[in-house]
Amino acid sequence: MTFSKERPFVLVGAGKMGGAMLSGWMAEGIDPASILIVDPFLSPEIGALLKKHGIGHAAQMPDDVVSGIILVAVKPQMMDDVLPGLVSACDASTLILSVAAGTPVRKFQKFFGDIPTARCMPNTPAMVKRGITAVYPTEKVTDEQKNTISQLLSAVGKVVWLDSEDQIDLVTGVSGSGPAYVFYMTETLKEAGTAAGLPEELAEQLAIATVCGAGELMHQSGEDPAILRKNVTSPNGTTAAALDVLMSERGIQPIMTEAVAAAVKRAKELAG
Ligand SMILES: NC(=O)C1=CN([C@@H]2O[C@H](COP(=O)(O)OP(=O)(O)OC[C@H]3O[C@@H](n4cnc5c(N)ncnc54)[C@H](OP(=O)(O)O)[C@@H]3O)[C@@H](O)[C@H]2O)C=CC1
Ligand SMILES: O=C(O)[C@@H]1CCC=N1
Repeated sequence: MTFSKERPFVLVGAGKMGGAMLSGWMAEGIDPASILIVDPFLSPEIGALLKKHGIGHAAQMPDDVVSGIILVAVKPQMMDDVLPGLVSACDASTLILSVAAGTPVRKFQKFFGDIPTARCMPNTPAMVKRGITAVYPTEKVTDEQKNTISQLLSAVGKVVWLDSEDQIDLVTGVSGSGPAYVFYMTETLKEAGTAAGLPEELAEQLAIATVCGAGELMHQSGEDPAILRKNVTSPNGTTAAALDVLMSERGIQPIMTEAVAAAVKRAKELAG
C-alpha cells in the first residue's frame, strides 16, 4: 500500500460503512500509521479498533493540507455541515473519495472547487474482504490516483469502474443496499421455518447456514446462479413446489425490481 505519513489517508466518518472498511483494512495489514480517523462520535467498537492498532484520531479535521486521500463516509444529510470543515485541508494534491449515496460530484465541487474527486459505492461485506465497490472518477483523477484507489478498495473486496456518475445510484440500489436485502431474506426464511413448526433457534441456524452456504457456493464455483438453482431443483420435487410460488407473478422478481427502483429513487432524492 502506498500510503505513508507523507501521503496520508484520512477517513472522515467511521460509522457503519467507514468502520466496516477500516476493519477490513486492518485485517489486510494496511499500515495504521498512515491513517487518520476524523469523527467526533466514535462507537465503542471503533474506539477499541483504533486503540488496538494505534490509529490516529481527531474529532475535527486538522488544518494541514492532506496530500493524499480524504475518504468521506458521513451521511448524505450531513454533507453541508461536514464539508466546510474539510476545505482548509484540500488543495490540488488532495483526492476526495466519497462513499455517500446520492451526493453528487457537484456538491463536492461547490466546496472544494475542481480538485480530483471520485465517488464510490462500497458495501458492508468489505468488513470481511468480500465487498464490492463501484467507482466513478472525475476527469481530474490521475492514473496514479486511480491506482491508489484500486489498492485501497481492492483490499476489502472487488472493484469495478463506472464511466458515468448516473450509474452510482443504480449500483447503490443493487450492491450498496443489497446486503440488507439478503439479510432480510434470511430473516424471512427463518420466520417461515418457525411458522412451519421448527424451533426458532434451529430455524435461524438453518436459514443462516443456507444463505452463507449458497453464497459461498456461488462465490467459489463462479457458476451462473440460475444453473446452481436448477441443480437444487429436482423435477416435480420440493424445490420446484416452492419456486412455483417464488417465481409466480406475486413472487420475488417484481418485488425485487420495485425494491431496487425505490432505492434508486431515494438515492436521486438524496442528491438534493
Ligand atoms: N451503511 C452502508 O451499508 C453503506 C453506507 N454508504 C454511505 O456511507 C455513508 C455513511 O453511512 P453509514 O456508515 O451507514 O452511517 P453512520 O451514521 O453509521 O456513519 C457516519 C459516521 O459519521 C460520523 N459523523 C457525524 N458527524 C461527523 C462529522 N462532523 N465529522 C466526521 N464524522 C461525523 C457519525 O457519528 P454519529 O453516528 O455519532 O453521528 C458516524 O460515525 C453514507 O453517506 C452512506 O450513504 C455507502 C454504502 C453502504
Ligand atoms: O441506506 C443507505 O442509504 C446506505 C447507502 C447504501 C447502503 N446504505
